[in-house]
Amino acid sequence: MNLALEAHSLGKRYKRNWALRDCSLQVPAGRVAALVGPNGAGKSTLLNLAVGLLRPTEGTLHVLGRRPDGDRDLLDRVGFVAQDTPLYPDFTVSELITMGARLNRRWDTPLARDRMEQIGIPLDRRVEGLSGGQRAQVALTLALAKRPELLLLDEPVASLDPLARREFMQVLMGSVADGDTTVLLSSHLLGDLERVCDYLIVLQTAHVQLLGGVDELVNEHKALTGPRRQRADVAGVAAVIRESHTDKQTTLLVRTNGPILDPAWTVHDVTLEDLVLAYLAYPAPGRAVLGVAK
Ligand SMILES: Nc1ncnc2c1ncn2[C@@H]1O[C@H](COP(=O)(O)OP(=O)(O)OP(=O)(O)O)[C@@H](O)[C@H]1O
Repeated sequence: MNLALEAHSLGKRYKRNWALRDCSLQVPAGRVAALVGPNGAGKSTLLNLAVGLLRPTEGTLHVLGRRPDGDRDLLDRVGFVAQDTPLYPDFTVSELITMGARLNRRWDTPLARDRMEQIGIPLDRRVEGLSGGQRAQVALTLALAKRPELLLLDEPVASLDPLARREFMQVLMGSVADGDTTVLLSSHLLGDLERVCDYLIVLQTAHVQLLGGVDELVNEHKALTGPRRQRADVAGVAAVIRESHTDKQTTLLVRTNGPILDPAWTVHDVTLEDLVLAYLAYPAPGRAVLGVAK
């Protein structure tokens, strides 16, 4: 499999605190991958490691088959928008586009100019005169104009209004539709991710909690409802990820390893959001909770 990003036992420590630990993951080329996790889980750390802004404390990381630290050829092929979308405040939008053209080998000036016009950002406006959302749009446009093989976006739509978010996600989908671009984007907006992402990485307290293709993961997990149960094994259930009870009823979100045929349980499909929320509440990574709890 062609991998855009591959980490083995990757770790990053700040003084005594591990921001990322024992992190092994792959992002296959051509995927649009969601990087999800609570505040402080290590998402920005992973993205900053991927562009060489941070060095690993332990383990290895390969981006487009190469180690990111200081590799300028590699950086030419990677687009990155950091969480705070840093841009030179004194530059006009037009000057930023010109700078992009001078600094990048594969630069698409018409794309940048057309997109600015489409979203109503004047080319002669200085960055310092733009709103937070407009700055985010400019940063995203510059990243797209780079025509990168790998696009890394750290919470790209957090400051956009709902319409702008939807439009940006559509543009993102359009620009990766040829399958030549891999996208890894972190976000807390699960509804947006569900529409565009086909690969999922859930980080929780510096560790990888869940990883895989969205369709496979969604198919593999089910919600079960049935009469309130004592702890018992259910054929077809590999792990219970989340459980809740009322006086009469038990609801489970489970990882399956076969069909669930027990007529005591009603089986429902889950959404990406159900899955992410269940795994974020799941115990520490690797500690599978098997069987049906009381
Ligand atoms: N420069 C730093 N010095 C010390 N600790 C840091 C530094 N940067 C991040 N951390 C710590 O590393 C951990 C991971 O932070 P990171 O920014 O990667 O999380 P995140 O998942 O991106 O969070 P958020 O969703 O809030 O943006 C946190 O505990 C954070 O406090």
